[in-house]
Amino acid sequence: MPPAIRVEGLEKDYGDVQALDGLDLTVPEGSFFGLLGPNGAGKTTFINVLVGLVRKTGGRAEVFGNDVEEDYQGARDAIGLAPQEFNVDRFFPIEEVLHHKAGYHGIPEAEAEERAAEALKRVGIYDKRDVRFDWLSGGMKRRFMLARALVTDPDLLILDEPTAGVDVELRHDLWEVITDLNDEGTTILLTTHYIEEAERLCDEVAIIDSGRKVTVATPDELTEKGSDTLTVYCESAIGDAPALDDERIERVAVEGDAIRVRATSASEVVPSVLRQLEAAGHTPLDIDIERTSLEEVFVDLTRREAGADADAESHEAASDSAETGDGDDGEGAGDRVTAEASR
Ligand SMILES: Nc1ncnc2c1ncn2[C@@H]1O[C@H](COP(=O)(O)OP(=O)(O)OP(=O)(O)O)[C@@H](O)[C@H]1O
Repeated sequence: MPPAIRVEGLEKDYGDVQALDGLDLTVPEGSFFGLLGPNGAGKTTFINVLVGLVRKTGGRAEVFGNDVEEDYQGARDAIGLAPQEFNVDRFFPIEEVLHHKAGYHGIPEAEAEERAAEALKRVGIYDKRDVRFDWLSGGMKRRFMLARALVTDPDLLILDEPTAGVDVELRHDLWEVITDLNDEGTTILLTTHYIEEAERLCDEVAIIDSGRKVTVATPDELTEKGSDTLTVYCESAIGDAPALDDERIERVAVEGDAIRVRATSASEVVPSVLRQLEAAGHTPLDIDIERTSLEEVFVDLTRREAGADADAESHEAASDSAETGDGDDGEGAGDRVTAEASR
């Protein structure tokens, strides 16, 4: 079985704007795959190429082995899309909108009715089936967008910020529905700005920026790329920051009786830090370790990409890191500064 999505060297330019710039990405069948990137990174353009709303200007794009242009119908029939925008026919009862959608995909009428009812039940708005889209509340509109994506029983469900602006309860409800779908075998491609959403739901996350892939990893692997902060509380004020000798330590700062140590894996440096503090005459009383969040790593990685691209920005990042990254050895210093700034 080919992967759910395979794109190679994918390009899309809108005049001078290079929205996709040689994107390579593979989404395995059955995965719950997150697509993260700052505004304008090219996420929506990528999705629009897959569903045939936008014509690529270069490269290849396949959905379950169907070329999105040469085998358009095969690719499109495999995808259920819940877009960011509410692009819904507002004048019909929502159940009818679903019948029409199923009809476009060649699903016979009786089956379309069954599927529409099933999709509305699944997202919890079956009792609203006779209501026009316009008359639904904002949360119900979001539920409906998911129902509409599901009515063709897609193998690949693409969700473009499905929980943007919804309350916590609805967000959790939607998470449950899409997690169940994934457990039943549906491949999910999710774009989101909520890092917590990606962390909770996704098996793998791709970070893209300026139309290119920055990295693909599991959420755990990504958070491991960041550095943690170990805080050691001592019996009395520490004075000047002691020189701690350990190559895993990136930075040391002192605040009263607390010493904060930034390290690639803070839990591993605890024994060495405590030993050195005691040797320097301090009495450690308590410790605390704060792990890097996926959000910090995300900001870090995308800024690094932006810094490499834009001359002006790269100068700024370099001067930032020179100012605040004392003790750093050059490479990645600016990244750590960025991660800290995002806290
Ligand atoms: N129809 C269009 N015409 C011209 N430029 C466009 C068009 N659509 C998108 N762009 C540009 O292409 C780039 C990528 O946009 P895209 O909407 O794909 O990013 P995104 O990652 O989905 O952003 P967001 O998170 O804000 O939705 C941006 O610079 C955007 O301004």
